Amino acid sequence: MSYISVEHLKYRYPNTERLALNDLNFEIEKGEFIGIAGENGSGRSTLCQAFIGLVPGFFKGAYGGRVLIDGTEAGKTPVSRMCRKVGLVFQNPFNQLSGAKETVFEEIAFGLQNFGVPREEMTERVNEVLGLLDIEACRDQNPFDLSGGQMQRVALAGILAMKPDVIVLDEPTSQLDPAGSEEVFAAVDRMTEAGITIIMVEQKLEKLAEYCDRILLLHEGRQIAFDTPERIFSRPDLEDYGVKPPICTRLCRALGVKRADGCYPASHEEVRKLKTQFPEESLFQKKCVPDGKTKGQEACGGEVFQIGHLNFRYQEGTPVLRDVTLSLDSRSTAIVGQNGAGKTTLVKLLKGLLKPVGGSIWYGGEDMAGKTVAMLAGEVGYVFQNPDDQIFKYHVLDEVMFGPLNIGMKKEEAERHAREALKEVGLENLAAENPYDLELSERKLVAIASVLAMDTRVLILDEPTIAQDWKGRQIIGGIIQRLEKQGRTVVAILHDMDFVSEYFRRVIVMARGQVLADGTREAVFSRKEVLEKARIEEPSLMKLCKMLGYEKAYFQLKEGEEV
Ligand SMILES: Nc1ncnc2c1ncn2[C@@H]1O[C@H](COP(=O)(O)OP(=O)(O)OP(=O)(O)O)[C@@H](O)[C@H]1O
Repeated sequence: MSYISVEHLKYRYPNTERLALNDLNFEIEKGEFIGIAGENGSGRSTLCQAFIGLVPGFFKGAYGGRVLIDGTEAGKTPVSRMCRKVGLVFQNPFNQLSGAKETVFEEIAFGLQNFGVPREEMTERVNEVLGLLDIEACRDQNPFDLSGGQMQRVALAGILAMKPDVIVLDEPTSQLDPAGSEEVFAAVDRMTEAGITIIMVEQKLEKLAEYCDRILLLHEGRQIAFDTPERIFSRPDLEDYGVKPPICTRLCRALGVKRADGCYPASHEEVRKLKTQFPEESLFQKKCVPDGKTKGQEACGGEVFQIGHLNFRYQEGTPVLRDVTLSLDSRSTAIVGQNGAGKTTLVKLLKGLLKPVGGSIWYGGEDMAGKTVAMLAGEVGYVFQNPDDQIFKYHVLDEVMFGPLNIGMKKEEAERHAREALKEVGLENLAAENPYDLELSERKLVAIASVLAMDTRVLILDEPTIAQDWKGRQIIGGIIQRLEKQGRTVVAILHDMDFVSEYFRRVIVMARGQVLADGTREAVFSRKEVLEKARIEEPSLMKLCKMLGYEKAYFQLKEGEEV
């Protein structure tokens, strides 16, 4: 019998009609690295909860079939016992933190303390994961004073320190800088060598393909396939299930480059092996939007923000922003860079939620020092990194209407704006729902809609693509393009370089509280030393083309029939 076996697993949440999991059947061997792919709502997070028994133990509802882990039946074993065997890293790291501990060190040690691990061993294990996830510097900080990415690392560290036999990770790298994300994949992959089984939900399909043994493809709670990454991503019907193959698979499909078994490559390594099959650059160019001449270096629409010698710190002696000088106009602008670089801090200053310690910020020709958050509310919209920091109403429509009402719109007008915004993010059918009953991806879209409904001149999006599938990313990309066309200013913080290269005209790179680079995607992504310092990477297509020896930089693939 296999180490993990899932037999006829069915599950329905209380007070719902649809099966969230519908007759799943598969087996996993000890030490395998399994990826789970599917669109939002396909059952991925529910399945993660079923491995540890939270489904049905905590959520209740109707449950059938069984999940056996090394002979223990997850659905019938108390979660307190299951968690000795299975560690679950939640989708939203905020939900993972205990709230009972005042330092990062104590937070990571919390689980080990509960297991009664001796003090010396506990300290050793905590130090080990602090190093592994590069958060030693945060050791004495309060977990709730961390940046989003640092918090995600702490949540992950708490589970890795417990060394369970099975680690289930629900989008564990969504808020990590690209280098950090790579480190997490490599670290959990190393754990499989010690016989630890890894099950990971991820939107980064290229990384899944690189590291996973097999991928489980879910759609509407049903199991569509459980197979190797190449076979899954070569399926002609993949997009019918709301999943877009990774860029390297799409590139190979567009150029008709196949492996000996007839599948398209799914990882950069595979592409490298088939390098000789790729066409010359002149032929390849037919498949790509030509490089280079992206309009955008020049400023446009006049200055919106003028930031001069800006300094900020939360605590005496720990500078967070250091002498930042920038101006922002109506070009769509992505701010990228390492976790903890000060990106969120910078945009909170632009929104007026924080006040500079030194230097100045001018908005629309006026010094912001004299403005309150209320005065700026109708001008500058800000979507928080964690939607749960923003949402507070019990109905989606009320939540989205709150902003418009707050800036003085009449009820009918506010409702019209709110419904239009909900339609734009694809949630018009959820207007009467309680936002807390929605998935994280939907809550993020509610938060975006509630700011869109205010029709502000500036829209600041803090990591808008967190938890979004391909469809969600397209919706958000479309909003960015629409606002830019209308001459609005969109500023977004992002860790997804493919999304950045597809939708943003200007890229600002930050590291350690400073701006390292500022320019078009071509200019910024060609500066290797900047990418390294800021722990970011080139967009996938650009990296692939370089590997294939093409001279120019390409950022977008024209898809369709093969060459
Ligand atoms: N409320 C706070 N109190 C003390 N320090 C804080 C607080 N919020 C953030 N910090 C620290 O300020 C630094 C910058 O954090 P910020 O959230 O601006 O980074 P970021 O670039 O947005 O990171 P990420 O990519 O991880 O979201 C980090 O070192 C963080 O630990």
